[in-house]
Amino acid sequence: MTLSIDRVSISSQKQKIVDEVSLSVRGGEWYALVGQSGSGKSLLSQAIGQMLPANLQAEGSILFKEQDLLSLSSKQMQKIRGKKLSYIFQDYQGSFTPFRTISQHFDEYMRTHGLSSAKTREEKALDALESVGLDQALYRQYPFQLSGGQLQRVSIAIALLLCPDLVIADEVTTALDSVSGHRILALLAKRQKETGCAILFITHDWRHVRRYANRIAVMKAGKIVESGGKHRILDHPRHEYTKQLIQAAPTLGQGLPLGVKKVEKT
Ligand SMILES: Nc1ncnc2c1ncn2[C@@H]1O[C@H](COP(=O)(O)OP(=O)(O)OP(=O)(O)O)[C@@H](O)[C@H]1O
Repeated sequence: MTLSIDRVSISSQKQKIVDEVSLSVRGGEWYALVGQSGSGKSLLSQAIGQMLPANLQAEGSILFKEQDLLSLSSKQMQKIRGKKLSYIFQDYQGSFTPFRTISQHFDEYMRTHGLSSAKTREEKALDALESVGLDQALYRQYPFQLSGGQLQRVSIAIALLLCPDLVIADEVTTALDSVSGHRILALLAKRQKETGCAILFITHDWRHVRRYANRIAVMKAGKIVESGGKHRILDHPRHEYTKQLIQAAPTLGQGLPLGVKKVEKT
């Protein structure tokens, strides 16, 4: 097992936001976490890398390759984050510093993780750009010179650069148009095959779940209401909330969200 989350709760001073959630991600699988907005998916994923906002506390256990991440110091966690466990975010713009070139982003990432030879760092970065279908000419450019899709490709290249065991992908297609979004996921799937990493994939889009996930967990109001293999969940959902979500996905279920009337074509 790559990741075992066991009875993890996340709370602020005022309230419990994530309530005793358990799930496990196996080596090399694509695990989708779906559910209503505000159900706690992003916070749960942030807790894995000790990236929660300072006002929130996590308790329970998060075993990653047999190490309890919640018990690590921030220095120990820094060594794991980026190297064995990496993130790709929806807000790819925010992942880049505007006045640093793409090469400087790659370079800093690798220096942080101890690759001391400048030549090796450059070779690795250029290979990584190629692996995500980008022209090596982009290496010397600034983030603003790249399109959203290109930047998200660079994010994937960086996230997978050091062959992590787990990649956490949080709504990575939301800021892209639908064609670019599909291309990005096809690319992520290709890179997953090549590197063998597991992916924890947070999404609202059931089309992506159907196409890529192996297993699914459905979250509602801070709890997992149902989890299981993709086909079991999609074809035989047990929980009323899962049924509603699938029904509400126009390309998967038969109809529109409950209470939404069909518009007749004129
Ligand atoms: N720093 C914080 N302090 C207090 N509450 C917070 C904080 N950050 C997020 N929340 C609340 O926690 C809840 C869960 O947020 P989270 O971002 O994990 O939801 P989500 O399921 O990822 O939603 P979405 O699908 O819209 O991204 C939300 O109600 C959010 O407002």
